[in-house]
Amino acid sequence: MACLGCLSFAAAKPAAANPLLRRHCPGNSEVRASEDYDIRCSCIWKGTQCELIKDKYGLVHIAAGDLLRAEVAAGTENGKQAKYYMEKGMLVPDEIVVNMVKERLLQPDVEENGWLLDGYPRSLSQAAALENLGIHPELFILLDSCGRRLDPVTGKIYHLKYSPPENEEIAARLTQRFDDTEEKVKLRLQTHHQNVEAVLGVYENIIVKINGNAPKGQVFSEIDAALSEVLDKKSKESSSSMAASVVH
Ligand SMILES: Nc1ncnc2c1ncn2[C@@H]1O[C@H](COP(=O)(O)OP(=O)(O)O)[C@@H](O)[C@H]1O
Repeated sequence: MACLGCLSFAAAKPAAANPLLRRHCPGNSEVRASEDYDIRCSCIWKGTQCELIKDKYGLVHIAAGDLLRAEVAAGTENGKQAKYYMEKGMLVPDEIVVNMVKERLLQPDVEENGWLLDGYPRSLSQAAALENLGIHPELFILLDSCGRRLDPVTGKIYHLKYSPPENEEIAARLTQRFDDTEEKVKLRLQTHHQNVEAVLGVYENIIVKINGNAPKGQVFSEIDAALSEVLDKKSKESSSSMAASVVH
C-alpha cells in the first residue's frame, strides 16, 4: 500500500498528466454481418496516438491488451487463463487484469514520468479498482474510430480509409488479430457497449471526446490541445498554491 503514495505523487507532478485513452465504437456503427467495415469497429489511431503522446509528453504507455498478450506469449498461468477469454472476445477477469495493470503502474518509471493507460478501465469494476487504489487520471480521452486492419504477414496495421494497403495482394490478406474474428468482434462490441456508459459515468468530468475518423495529425492536434489545457491548468494551480504558501 505504501506504493500508492508514489502513484499519487506521480499524479501530482505538474509536468505529467495522466490520461486514459479509450476507443469508442460509435452508436451508429451497428454490428452488421454484411458490412465488414462496421463489424470490425476498431481504432487504428489508438496505438499511433499513444506513441505520439508518449513522445511529446514522456508518459509511460501502459496498454492492457499488450500486457495480456505478453503474458499469453510467455505462457504464464495468467496468460493461459487470459488467452481463453481473449479468444472468445470477452473481457479477461478482473483478478488477472486489475493486478497486472496495478503492478505496472507501481513501477518507478511510472512514478517518475506519469502514465498513459490504454484500454483500461473497460468496466465499472476496473474503474472502481483504480479509484480504490487512489489512482485518478487527469484526462479521459474517448476516441471514436472504425476501420483498422492488420496484415498477418508483415504485422503492419492499415486503416481502410486513412492508411489503405499499398496493393491488392496486401488488401486481400488483411485480417484481424487472433482474437478479431467476426463472432468475437460482435461479442466484444456488445460487451463494450454495455460497459462504456458505466465507465464514462466515473470520469464524466474529465472526458474529452475526439473524432478518430480523421488524419492522424488532426487527431493528435486535438488530443495535444486537450492535454496542454490540463497541464496549463495544473501549472497555474500549482503556482497559485505556491503563492498562497508564501503569504502564509
Ligand atoms: N481492460 C481490460 N479488461 C479485460 N480484458 C481486456 C482489457 N484490455 C484488453 N483485454 C483483453 O484483450 C483483448 C485485446 O485488447 P486490445 O489489445 O486492447 O484490443 P482492442 O482495443 O481491439 O480491444 C480484449 O479483447 C480482451 O479480451
